[in-house]
Amino acid sequence: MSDFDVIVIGGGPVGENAAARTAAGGLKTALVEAERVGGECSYWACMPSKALLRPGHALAAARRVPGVPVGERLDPAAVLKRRNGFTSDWDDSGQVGWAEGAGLEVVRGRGRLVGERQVEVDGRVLTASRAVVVCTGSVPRIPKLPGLADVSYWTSREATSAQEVPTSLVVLGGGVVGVEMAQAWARLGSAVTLVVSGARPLPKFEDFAGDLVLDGLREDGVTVRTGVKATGVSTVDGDIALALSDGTSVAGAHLLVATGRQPATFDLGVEGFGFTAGDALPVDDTGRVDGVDWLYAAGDVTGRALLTHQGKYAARAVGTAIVTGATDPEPWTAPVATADHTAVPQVVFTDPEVASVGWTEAQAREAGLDIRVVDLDIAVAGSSLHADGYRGKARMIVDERRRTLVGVTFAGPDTAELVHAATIAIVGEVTVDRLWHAVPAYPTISEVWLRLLEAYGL
Ligand SMILES: Cc1cc2nc3c(=O)[nH]c(=O)nc-3n(C[C@H](O)[C@H](O)[C@H](O)COP(=O)(O)OP(=O)(O)OC[C@H]3O[C@@H](n4cnc5c(N)ncnc54)[C@H](O)[C@@H]3O)c2cc1C
Ligand SMILES: NC(=O)c1ccc[n+]([C@@H]2O[C@H](COP(=O)([O-])OP(=O)(O)OC[C@H]3O[C@@H](n4cnc5c(N)ncnc54)[C@H](O)[C@@H]3O)[C@@H](O)[C@H]2O)c1
Repeated sequence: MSDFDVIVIGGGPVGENAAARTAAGGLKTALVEAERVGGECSYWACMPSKALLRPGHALAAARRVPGVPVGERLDPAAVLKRRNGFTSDWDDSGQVGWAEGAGLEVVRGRGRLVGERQVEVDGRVLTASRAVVVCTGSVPRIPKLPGLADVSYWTSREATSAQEVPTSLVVLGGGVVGVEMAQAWARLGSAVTLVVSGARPLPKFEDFAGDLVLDGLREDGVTVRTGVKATGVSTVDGDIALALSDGTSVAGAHLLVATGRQPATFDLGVEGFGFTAGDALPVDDTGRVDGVDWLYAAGDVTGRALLTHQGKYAARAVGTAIVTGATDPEPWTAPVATADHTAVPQVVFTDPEVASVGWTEAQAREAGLDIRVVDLDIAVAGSSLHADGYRGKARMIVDERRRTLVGVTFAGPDTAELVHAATIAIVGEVTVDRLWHAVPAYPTISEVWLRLLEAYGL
């Protein structure tokens, strides 16, 4: 007799969703969590980072509209207090209560795969009759830099949970974590230097988006060093100094290493099933791990899309696949995460925001599609009403054969909410000819859709 039908290892947003889905399907489900139920996202990633960014954006937005009385600067104590509220002061009892209310048995401890359908948690072996689901997330990827191990550097955990504004901060890495945290702390009063190896930050996005974010960071007083690599780390007069490939160096009271993340498959027993610790678990679109019919995985640990919403989508597919026993379902059905391949939305919550879905121009060309790229400044009545001097850009990529969209990027203040329309257009495979009839309300920033279609030639 097994202890459970389903054991989920990792109680982040993805594990919570997979477990809630199997429990709702009538399966006895355990949720094994080593630290806090709610995972990285709730305590050291999405929630606290956005709570740190939002007040600075509100202040900047108010400054762009004459007649709104605004103060000179943010009140850091109030901002940090509000951020602490969003993490429940790093107390997960609320989320444990939610999990128990959803019918889950929360098991505290580190889970490890020790045999077929067997998970050891702190010396106790639990068995699952149906499936084990790995949702252990990811951990920071730390580069091998001489001297780095000898200093007390920050990762995203310290950058999102610090209780004081650092006097100065060096940020290594111009990905999403790097730009968001550079701007958040700069707007809270820190002297921030961002070190980026390419010509601009956000290399995974369209170039114009990285350029606009670069301008935004510089306007906030962030020193951005582009085109340089870090070569070593040392301590100078109590500060941490980063030596750079052009022979110069930068220093700050703290160093944030934001150079990417890697799947949390260490000390998990994956080697016993033919996988390598530190590598992603390879899964099919139902989340089933390659070659192991009772083992599933979802979220960051699969390396598919390191985003909370996409991980939760995969978790809903996994949960449905386990409950229904679907093994080879059709694409675009509930047990399949089909959208992972073509329609992943993401928002970079800087000011200006970057909101994108689907493929970049480079990705679409690499896929061999016959595409047409439509570029526009966001300059409609809605944007000029929204803010004086509004600056933004939009790109729409059309698959010329099917006359459907395969990628859209918006960059500009408050463009985040525009992206879901683009996601629906891509997932729904709506042709540009039909999209023409989706009339944007006047005067909203969404009117840029009309201008994009006109520029396409409709
Ligand atoms: C600074 C930052 C900001 C971000 N902002 C956003 C954002 O705004 N929007 C967005 O979509 N994404 C954002 N992300 C990405 C997002 O945080 C991740 O995609 C998301 O947390 C992945 O969820 P997950 O459940 O797969 O993993 P996690 O949230 O990492 O949760 C995994 C859980 O598994 C537990 N665990 C690990 N190993 C074991 C084990 N052996 N036994 C038991 N438990 C274990 C961990 O303790 C953890 O609680 C951000 C990331 C960072 C770093
Ligand atoms: N708003 C959001 O949705 C949000 C926010 C934060 C993080 N995330 C997700 O979390 C994941 C991790 O974010 P991240 O910013 O850590 O990773 P990332 O992969 O987005 O960026 C890491 C950056 O570091 C650079 N880099 C790598 N090694 C380097 C080195 N030795 N020196 C200098 N630069 C180096 C890379 O070129 C890259 O630009 C991302 O996939 C992202 O999607 C999402």
